[in-house]
Amino acid sequence: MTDIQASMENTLNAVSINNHSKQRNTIQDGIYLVTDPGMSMARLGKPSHGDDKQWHREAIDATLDLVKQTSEAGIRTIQLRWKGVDAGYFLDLALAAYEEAVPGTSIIINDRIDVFLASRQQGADIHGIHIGQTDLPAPVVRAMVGQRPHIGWSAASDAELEAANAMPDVIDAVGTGVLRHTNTKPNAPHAMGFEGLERACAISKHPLIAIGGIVPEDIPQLAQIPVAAIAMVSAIVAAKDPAQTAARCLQLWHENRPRSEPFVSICCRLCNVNGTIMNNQIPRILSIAGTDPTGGAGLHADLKSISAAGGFAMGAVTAIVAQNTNGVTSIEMPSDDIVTAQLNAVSDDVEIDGVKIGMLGTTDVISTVRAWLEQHNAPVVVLDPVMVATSGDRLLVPKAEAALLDMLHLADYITPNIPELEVIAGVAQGSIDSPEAAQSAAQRVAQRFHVRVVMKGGHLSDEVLSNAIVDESGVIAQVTCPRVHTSSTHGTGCSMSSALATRLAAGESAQDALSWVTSWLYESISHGEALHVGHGHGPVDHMHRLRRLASAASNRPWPSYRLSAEELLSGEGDAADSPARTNASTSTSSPQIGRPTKLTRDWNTDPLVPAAGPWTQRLWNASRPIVLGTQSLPFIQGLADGTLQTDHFTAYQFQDFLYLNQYARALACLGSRAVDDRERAHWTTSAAGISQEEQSLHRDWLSHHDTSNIETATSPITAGYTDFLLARTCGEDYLVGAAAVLPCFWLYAHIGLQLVAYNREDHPFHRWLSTYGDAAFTQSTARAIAIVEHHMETASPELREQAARAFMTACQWELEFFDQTDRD
Ligand SMILES: Nc1ncnc2c1ncn2[C@@H]1O[C@H](COP(=O)(O)OP(=O)(O)O)[C@@H](O)[C@H]1O
Ligand SMILES: Cc1ncc(COP(=O)(O)O)c(N)n1
Ligand SMILES: [Mg+2]
Repeated sequence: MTDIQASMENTLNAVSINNHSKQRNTIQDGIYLVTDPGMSMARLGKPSHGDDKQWHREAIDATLDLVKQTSEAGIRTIQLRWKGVDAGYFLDLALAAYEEAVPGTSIIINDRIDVFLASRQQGADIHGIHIGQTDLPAPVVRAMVGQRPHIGWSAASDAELEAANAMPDVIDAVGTGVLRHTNTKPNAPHAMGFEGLERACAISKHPLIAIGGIVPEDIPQLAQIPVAAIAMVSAIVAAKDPAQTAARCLQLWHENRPRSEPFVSICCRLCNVNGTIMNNQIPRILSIAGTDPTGGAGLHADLKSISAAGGFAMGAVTAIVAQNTNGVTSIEMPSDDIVTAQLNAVSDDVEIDGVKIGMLGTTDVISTVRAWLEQHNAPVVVLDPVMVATSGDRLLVPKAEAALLDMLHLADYITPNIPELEVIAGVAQGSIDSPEAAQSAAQRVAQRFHVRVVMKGGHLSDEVLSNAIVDESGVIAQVTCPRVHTSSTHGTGCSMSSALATRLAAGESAQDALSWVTSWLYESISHGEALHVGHGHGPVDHMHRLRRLASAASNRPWPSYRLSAEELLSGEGDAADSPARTNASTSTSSPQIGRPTKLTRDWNTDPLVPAAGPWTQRLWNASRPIVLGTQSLPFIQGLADGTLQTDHFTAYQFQDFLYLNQYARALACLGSRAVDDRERAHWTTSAAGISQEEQSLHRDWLSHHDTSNIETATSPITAGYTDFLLARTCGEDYLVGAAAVLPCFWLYAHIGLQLVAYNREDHPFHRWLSTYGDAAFTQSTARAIAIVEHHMETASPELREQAARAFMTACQWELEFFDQTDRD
């Protein structure tokens, strides 16, 4: 820091409020109003009596009135600009404007750092200052005002924008323009137009405020350009009704600005409909269906499925059904009037993007729903021709079958199960017994009813279940999934049809929608039993994927960070862990919040490569919940039973390849710091082994599989894990580094040895699983465990705790690493 900066900072620290805070004032998006009492003065004209003071007072009053009215109209950022005026007048204006504006309005002072500092000294929390190219240099201003105030800087040319980029810590926003030539600034730069603004956005690393000759009619186009705010001067200040004009400008901004990115991208990320939700609109889906008080089927399942698929769920009841997982006990049908009134209540008020129709029950309800459907053109209609429940109970009176068939053509898609397909196709019960037979029946139905038929394989017996969409010309989309051996299939048809309606309404293609729904339902069915709901055909866990993704996206500290030193390292160091602790920690550290998944085979949480003594046994005991969570991951279970999608495994391979590059560096770094020759040899040999052998397996896999659909850049999880390892191995005590790299040996070997048990000649990942039993890797793991044990013995309690934390954190990274590619 220069002397001048230092001395200014010292003097001004006393007067700048909150400048100790590192947090910067940010700019609020939207319309940014620039007021100028000089304009009022010109308009008012110098009073004939020549009273200068009075003239300034009137201009201040007019400006304050403007500040009050426009902030009440919703303007959130107001800049006070008053060129060439004496400091006293400007200070009066700033203090009064701060009082007059609606609380929360950001007041920004143009040019005058003296006025800015003086008003803050007087207790006005002025938001920031805006300076031009010929004002004091921005770094000097930053030194004068301290860390917190917002600094805006004018930059028009490419060179000026680049200069702003070079001051990332000094400047918070850049004012750029002019859009058009303007009279408010006589020496304004050359008009840059919309293209110029677009170009400026591409160059600038700062939020941009567009300024210069902007009128309300420009806002729709400007809102499409990624500027943070639009500065308006005369268009509002000189308007007949500034408040009304301000409100109109804000309305134009909100109507035309694409929905704020974070919200939409979070929704899209969770539901993986990125790029397919049209116009950033969450699809509004209406389910018209019967109820299930146990929440597994009907309307209740639809609401969950629509939500899980990324839509906003609405529902109209067509039948009140007393049912549970054992069957239906009673059904009451609502009057036609109340069915119609429910449907109208929705369509009178809400724009509907998609409709799912489920149980209709009787001819009366069918004709009521049909009449409504004929009058309301929903973009997507999926009709599930519900006839008989999974429990075997009839949900459609036999004489209503004809009426149901008579309305199929009103749907875009129908989703019959195999027995329903037989009824619709008019073939004998039990005659459709293969996917091929189902497809040809579906095609005939499509031709007869002019509707796309979703052919569902749940009722067939193939181990690999096939779902397809068939139109008049044949199969247009197809996807397979492994059959889950479970009785938890209550409501699968309802769930499928409503999720499908949602994905189609979001704009997905038939193929993409069918793929998403099938894999989501597969995960939901796989985890249905773990819900422990009912004693018959249990429901599916609709929210499983959403909970898993929410947990992966959570920014809450990992549970392992909350463990005390005692919890990390206490205990006898024997293999038996307290069950109470395992359960308690599992509920939060495992990605499936709630009960851990029931594993398809008995997976062991005792280490298959044994601990080398009491210290490493304690480390393992502390990490047991993470071991259990890792073993339960859909990725690991899918790798075991071969159901993992090849694309997901390939994406994992890519990340693993990138990971190993850095992991080898971490091991080499640890080697360079080992005092003991054999330890050094161990780490460096492992590093060399990775570079030479392991990665060639990855290369081999990647060269034989399609990588066009997968992400090939380093993922945040891969980067986070490797940065963590490099920081521990290069920058912390040797033991901490060794404990950090240990889970990649130990937890990986433990999981790998259990995966080997699933290997068979025809396993889809046969070659890969064969590598997991590798004796050399098991030996090398045992050696790494022994090194950590040896150094734990002699370490201080503080160092042991640090090492245990590094170990636990790396275990959690292992879990996240396995989980990362199985997400859509
Ligand atoms: N055992 C299962 N394993 C995997 N997926 C299944 C299973 N049972 C049903 N599904 C999924 O649920 C969908 C609907 O199930 P299905 O039994 O065919 O219809 P419904 O529930 O209407 O009788 C199937 O297309 C399939 O995607
Ligand atoms: C109200 C209602 N609608 C539909 C079903 C069909 O259930 P599934 O999806 O298991 O065939 C159901 N059991 N209850
Ligand atoms: Mg069923």
